Amino acid sequence: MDAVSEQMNPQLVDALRPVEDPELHRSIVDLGMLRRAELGADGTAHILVALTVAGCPLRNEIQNRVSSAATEVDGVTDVALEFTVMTDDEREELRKMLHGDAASTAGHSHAHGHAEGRAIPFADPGSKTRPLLISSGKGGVGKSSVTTNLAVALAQLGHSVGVVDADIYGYSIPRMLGTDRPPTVIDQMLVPPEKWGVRCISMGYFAPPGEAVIWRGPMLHKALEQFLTDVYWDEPDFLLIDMPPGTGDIALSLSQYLPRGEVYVVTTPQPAAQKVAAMSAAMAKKVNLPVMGIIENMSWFTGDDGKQYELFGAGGGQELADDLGVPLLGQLPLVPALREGSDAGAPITAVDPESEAAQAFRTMAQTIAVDLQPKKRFNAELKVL
Ligand SMILES: Nc1ncnc2c1ncn2[C@@H]1O[C@H](COP(=O)(O)OP(=O)(O)OP(=O)(O)O)[C@@H](O)[C@H]1O
Repeated sequence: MDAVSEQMNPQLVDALRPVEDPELHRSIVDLGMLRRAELGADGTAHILVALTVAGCPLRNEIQNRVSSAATEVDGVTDVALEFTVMTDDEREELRKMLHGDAASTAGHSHAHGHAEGRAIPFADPGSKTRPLLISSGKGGVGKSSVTTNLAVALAQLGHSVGVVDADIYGYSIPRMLGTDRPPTVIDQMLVPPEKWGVRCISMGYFAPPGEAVIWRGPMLHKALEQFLTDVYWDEPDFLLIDMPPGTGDIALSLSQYLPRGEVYVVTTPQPAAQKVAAMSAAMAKKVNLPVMGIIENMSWFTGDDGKQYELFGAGGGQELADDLGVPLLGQLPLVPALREGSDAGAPITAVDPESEAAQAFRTMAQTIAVDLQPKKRFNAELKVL
């Protein structure tokens, strides 16, 4: 879908080709967004860009990117940039180009497909995405904070990262990440908002503000399935799932949708919490997903005197890890800045990368990305000749 016509100024088009749509991460030329690029005799570049949707929240960003790229071209003294909006047909074309046709993937791949929709891409054995299911036995242990900061830490290591906020009873990821803007909808394809290099989709975007939503079982499963199929994730390296607290049948659905999922259990250090967390590990086992590691949160508080106070006891994370025969990936301190950052949409990993907590998140991200990388399966039929 390259809408570059012959009347376009080739130098301008070349200069604008590297300009990417900030949400779709593709060249605006390849996306068919560049509609006119002419250079007037007076040195004015006349540019027309078609936005994907009316009221595009990133219009200013696109304007800045296009203007500064056009200004670089020899002979351009001024840029006259205008916007139009794609038609429904053009949006449909764009969606097909980026996301394929639902009918073409429904129900006939190894992936979990269903009659009327598209197959879940992450269930495909060829998918490069590692789904990381972040779970905890009960609420309030910091599961969402860990999901958010771990996602940012993975992005800082250069990985492409998405987060699915499946914690329908306490969807907090948009607030913690600072992605309050709802997804852009292009012909029923949801383009997730992005911040700190992390894309995010949440039940929170679809719940009326201030109203508690009662999610009935089937609705919940449908919503979750749509988060995996109708969202333009663009094959991220990691897809983190903030699981609802407790055990429950969401885990069962997710294990079907994400058969290659890896479970990471967040716990606090006291033995009672560890018992509850062990239940979520038992659930993972029941649905055949491997627990890959334990993350201990709120392990200690460092006082003004420099001493570490173990407010919630000690050793719970290590004990659980030993019981399950998996590594304790890290221990996170209790720090007010972590909570403040979460409340303000400024994750500590992003805004204070040298802090003790941020460093711990970075180490965990590295361990997950490198040491816990799934091993390539040995195929006995392959022989080296
Ligand atoms: N290490 C920490 N230091 C300070 N505050 C923390 C820490 N971890 C989490 N918190 C705070 O504790 C509260 C609960 O954390 P969070 O929402 O991440 O937990 P959760 O397990 O996801 O809970 P829920 O399931 O209820 O959403 C939040 O206010 C968060 O900012």
